[in-house]
Amino acid sequence: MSLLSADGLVKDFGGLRAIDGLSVSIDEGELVGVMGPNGAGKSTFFNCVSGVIPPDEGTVALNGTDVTGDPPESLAHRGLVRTFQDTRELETMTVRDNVRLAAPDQSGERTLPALLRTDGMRREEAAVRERADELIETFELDHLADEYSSNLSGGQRKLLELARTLMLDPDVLMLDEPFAGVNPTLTREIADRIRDLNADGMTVVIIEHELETLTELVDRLVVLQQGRLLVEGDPETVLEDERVIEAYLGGDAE
Ligand SMILES: Nc1ncnc2c1ncn2[C@@H]1O[C@H](COP(=O)(O)OP(=O)(O)OP(=O)(O)O)[C@@H](O)[C@H]1O
Repeated sequence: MSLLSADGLVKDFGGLRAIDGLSVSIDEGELVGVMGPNGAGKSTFFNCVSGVIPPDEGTVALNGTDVTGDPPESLAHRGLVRTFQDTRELETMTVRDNVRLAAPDQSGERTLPALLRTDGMRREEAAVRERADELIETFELDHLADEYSSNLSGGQRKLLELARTLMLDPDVLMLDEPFAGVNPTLTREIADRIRDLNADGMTVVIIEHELETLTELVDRLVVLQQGRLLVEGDPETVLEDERVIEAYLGGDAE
């Protein structure tokens, strides 16, 4: 049984059909790349699967449960989280606070005055601090932990976004253009971290325009065109497929 499956998804924006009967299935532990020319429907597919927008037709199942149209917070509880093309960290906070704050809030008790906190709450807060520090170290952001996020480069923000996402301890991680605007050194670093997460058992789905990095990284490529599945398979075969070459030459791919 697949871990994540989208079946017959359709999404219209006014008269435009952004997703047109798209079915994609992802197995546990897979590292899958989603590619396609501009406007092919990649982000809309991610948005429908991750609950950002509901599909007009079709279903999304996670671990065999129908989660179609469920909001992102509910999907995060079930183990599916995604990042966005534009990073969402709070610029007026330090890197460390940004990572800590990404932890799922346990019934809002963090807003209670210190004297009212129970031992359990204190332990939980300590665990959040520890996990945040671990992730900051793993992502080699330690030297920037007390910097405001606004001082980070584009690539460092992507690393911060990944660290924040991992505070939610996902089983399925959906990454929307994790290498966009990132220099080659940080691109390699982010790719290595993604590889490590997948080696530890996390299922990862990545939209990316930077095809060289993507094809080196993933086990399987899914190519979309005009809201439909064009081709899927192992990266080498897919990239040599005439239909894919034509889609990219015909479209205005980056
Ligand atoms: N909120 C929206 N309202 C109207 N049209 C939209 C909306 N979101 C996407 N579209 C349109 O749907 C189509 C698919 O867009 P989508 O962003 O999913 O493609 P994409 O493959 O992610 O493209 P890109 O590579 O440029 O990010 C495009 O024609 C786009 O203009």
